[in-house]
Amino acid sequence: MKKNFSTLVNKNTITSIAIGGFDGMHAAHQKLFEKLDENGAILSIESGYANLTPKSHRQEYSKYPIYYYVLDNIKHLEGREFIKLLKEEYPNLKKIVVGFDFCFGKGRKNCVKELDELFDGEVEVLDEIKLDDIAVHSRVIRQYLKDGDIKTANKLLGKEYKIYGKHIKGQGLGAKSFVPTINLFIEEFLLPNEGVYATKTILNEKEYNSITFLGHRVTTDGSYAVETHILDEEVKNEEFIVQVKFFEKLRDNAKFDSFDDLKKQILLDIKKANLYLQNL
Ligand SMILES: Cc1cc2nc3c(=O)[nH]c(=O)nc-3n(C[C@H](O)[C@H](O)[C@H](O)COP(=O)(O)O)c2cc1C
Ligand SMILES: Nc1ncnc2c1ncn2[C@@H]1O[C@H](COP(=O)(O)OP(=O)(O)O)[C@@H](O)[C@H]1O
Repeated sequence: MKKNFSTLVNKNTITSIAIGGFDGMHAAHQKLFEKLDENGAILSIESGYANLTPKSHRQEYSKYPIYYYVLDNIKHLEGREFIKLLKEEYPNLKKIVVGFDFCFGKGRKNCVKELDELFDGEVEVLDEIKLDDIAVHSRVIRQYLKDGDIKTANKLLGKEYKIYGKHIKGQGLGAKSFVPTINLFIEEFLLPNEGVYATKTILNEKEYNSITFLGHRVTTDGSYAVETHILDEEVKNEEFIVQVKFFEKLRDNAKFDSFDDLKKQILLDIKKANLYLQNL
């Protein structure tokens, strides 16, 4: 995980900023960052809803330092006061980059026109960025993930959707009756819908092809689980923090009449995942 280094960068050196929520650090956000100069910074306004790239993971996706502001602490400011705050915080600020739908100040009364009027430097506003006619927004990406359409979500993200989890103890059934899995406890990250996915799993900075099941284990104890099986290799995971990148949904969750039937299906899933990941 890349450490947040904004605390190491003196705000006096910052000459350009991009402002927004930036959950996902998706393809449109990256287009905004391209407009920053070498002394650029990202101002991330925390609304508390981020679940694609929770705050502690956002720095991983940009070389620019990220400064966080809690929305509840600034939303009472009138537009003019918000701009004043920016000028005080970043005394050498010359340029602000935002997207077409950026609004600010109490009641979100001010948008790009007012930004241009109130800020005495350069304001660059990007038109709505679309990919294959789909507008790139974090809410749109969340919906594709909830629908299990990983391919489209990844296209809009500009990278594979990745979650971080904590390795926890499973039912102890996997290695005995099915295949060995790393059971994960996920906090903060949005999970794609229930089913089986072709994934890559990062353990101790090494990336392995893997298959991941998310959902209620309707065939066994019925509880909700996130489990990853590493393909092709026997690994003894000693890592507490595990990263999983999603590539493709292979099938929906299902209830099987016997453990044997589930095991047969899991072996088929593994073949499919291998084929998919080897042909990337
Ligand atoms: C590739 C894969 C697919 C799975 N598919 C299903 C499924 O469709 N339905 C289900 O009830 N459980 C499914 N499971 C979960 C198994 O029930 C689970 O791995 C087993 O209960 C072992 O759990 P444990 O690791 O906690 O011991 C799947 C697991 C894997 C690895
Ligand atoms: N598809 C897009 N095209 C252009 N600008 C965008 C787009 N999505 C977000 N932005 C801009 O990026 C910044 C962060 O926006 P944010 O509201 O966090 O994104 P999202 O719409 O994905 O939730 C804002 O300045 C916003 O106007």
